[in-house]
Amino acid sequence: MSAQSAQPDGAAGEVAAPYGTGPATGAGTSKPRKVRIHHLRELKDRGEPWPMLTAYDMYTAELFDEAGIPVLLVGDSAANNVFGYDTSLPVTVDELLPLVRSVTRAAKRALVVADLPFGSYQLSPEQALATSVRFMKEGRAHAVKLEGGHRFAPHVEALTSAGIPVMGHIGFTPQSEHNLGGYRVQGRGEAAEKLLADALALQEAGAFAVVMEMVPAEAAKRVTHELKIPTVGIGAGPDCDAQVLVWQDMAGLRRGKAPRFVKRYADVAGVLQSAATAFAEDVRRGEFPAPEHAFH
Ligand SMILES: Nc1nc(=O)c2c([nH]1)NC[C@@H]1CN(c3ccc(C(=O)N[C@@H](CCC(=O)O)C(=O)O)cc3)CN21
Ligand SMILES: CC(C)C(=O)C(=O)O
Ligand SMILES: [Mg+2]
Repeated sequence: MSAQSAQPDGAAGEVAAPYGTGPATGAGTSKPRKVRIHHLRELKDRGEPWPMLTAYDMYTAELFDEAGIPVLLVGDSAANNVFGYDTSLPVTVDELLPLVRSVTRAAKRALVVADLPFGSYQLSPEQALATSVRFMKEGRAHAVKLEGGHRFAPHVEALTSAGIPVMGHIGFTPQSEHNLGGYRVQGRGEAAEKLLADALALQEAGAFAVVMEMVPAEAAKRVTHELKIPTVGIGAGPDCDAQVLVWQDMAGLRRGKAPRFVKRYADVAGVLQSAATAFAEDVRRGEFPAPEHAFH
């Protein structure tokens, strides 16, 4: 994954083309080439793994976009990582919509996926469509994501028929944590067959990709092999077509014990903590503001 990380801007000011789908936007124009769902399928066919990160605001969206992350997910995990709820269940469409809007405003190339929150799509395909239309229209999302397997095939079909690209999500689905008995690996043993059947049903219904969360690497490998559409793993081993992490886990903003599937690439918590501490000390010592920070 790291081997193919893209440099956003070449010396010529041209946007690099990490998705390898023909020439980048011609020299002379600075309009970035947008990631499309067929690019992701092409990466799968070429065996090139691609990264996905969550983003919930403008600055992170801009930075991750420039870092060459082709897909940004405005996760319902904003519940935990923005709003401070203890599970992802309480977050609402009205809370998530402004986050989606700020991410789509800031990302120039990335495909932005809006995660449908608990209760906003399960009732019926009609409800799923009404909610997704809000994320597309008001949030300017490019796609939506929902949790669940074959039982949600009608929902996925309703959305794709309406022109809305859908990403599925199977394995451990946090919105069902009370039903699944907590944060537990799914798809062990017999359940591997159900995982595959769910993935195939989502593909058949028109999903353009499927997230697999906390499933055995062997099961994820098999599903990835059987599907034509890309699989996106989180705690699903190295053989998925793509890998996703929550950005505060990836960058070390969230403290405390991280799930096993997390790799921490920075200590953002430490950086912010020491910046705030240094600022506080400066103010208390009367060293900020200095003459150059004041107007006369
Ligand atoms: N910051 C953050 N990262 C996530 O990956 C994430 C969220 N929030 N919020 C929504 C869901 C919840 N997820 C979670 C949360 C916790 C574990 C966890 O504690 N896993 C442990 C126990 C696994 C086990 O017992 O089998 C682990 O070590 O992986 C896993 C997934 C994934 N999502
Ligand atoms: C972890 C990813 C896949 C997610 O659904 C979220 O962040 O809400
Ligand atoms: Mg989610």
